[in-house]
Amino acid sequence: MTQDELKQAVARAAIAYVVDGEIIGVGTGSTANFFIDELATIKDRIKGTVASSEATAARLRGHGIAVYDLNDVTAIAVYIDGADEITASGAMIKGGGAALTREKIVASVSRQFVCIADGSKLVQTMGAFALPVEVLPMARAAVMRRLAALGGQPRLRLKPGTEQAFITDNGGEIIDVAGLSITDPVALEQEINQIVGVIAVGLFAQRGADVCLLGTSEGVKTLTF
Ligand SMILES: O=C[C@H](O)[C@H](O)[C@H](O)COP(=O)(O)O
Repeated sequence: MTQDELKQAVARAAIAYVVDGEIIGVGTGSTANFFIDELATIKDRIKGTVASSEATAARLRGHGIAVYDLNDVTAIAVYIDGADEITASGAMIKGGGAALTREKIVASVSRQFVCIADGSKLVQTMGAFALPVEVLPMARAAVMRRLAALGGQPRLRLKPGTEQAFITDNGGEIIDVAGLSITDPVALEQEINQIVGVIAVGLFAQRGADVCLLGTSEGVKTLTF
């Protein structure tokens, strides 16, 4: 199976976690896009969605699926999203698609977090994927010095094909930190959260996944945490 076929398989399997009549939190990225396309086939069963990015909101609306502002919603039954890396205990690196802050917010108010990922995302120790950190632009250099002091190699994410900083949906910039071996994800998440100027770090460990649907050549494996 190709990686896209594995992503499609987990996206389809995630439909079983959608709660009828409820609001569904929807993630961002290529795997989440497959999920959105699957969700469209049962859109009449749900009340609507909360999106974790402008791109996701546009794709949902393109399918005629209602998208609510988080401020108008009191509960989200389940949040379904991909990951860049996930461990056997459900901690994740996210933010390869720059949506980490809104993803974290929507996940934090959701009753259940279902991660959908192809098998290549399961790792023993996170950090081979550079850790995304969203920052306020004026704090960029100061935060980069602090991240370097933690042992990483921070690099400002650029708009593809340019020398200009990539700007997120929130007006922030992304620093990708390579070279970290993340042995204590909860402690590192707390430490980076405390750096002034950081909007959010793409470590989802304090609130990790509850379930991971992992696409493998033997089928979709369900990991629960
Ligand atoms: O900001 C993006 C998100 O955290 C994505 O969920 C993550 O990057 C995984 O994306 P993909 O499903 O495209 O591998």
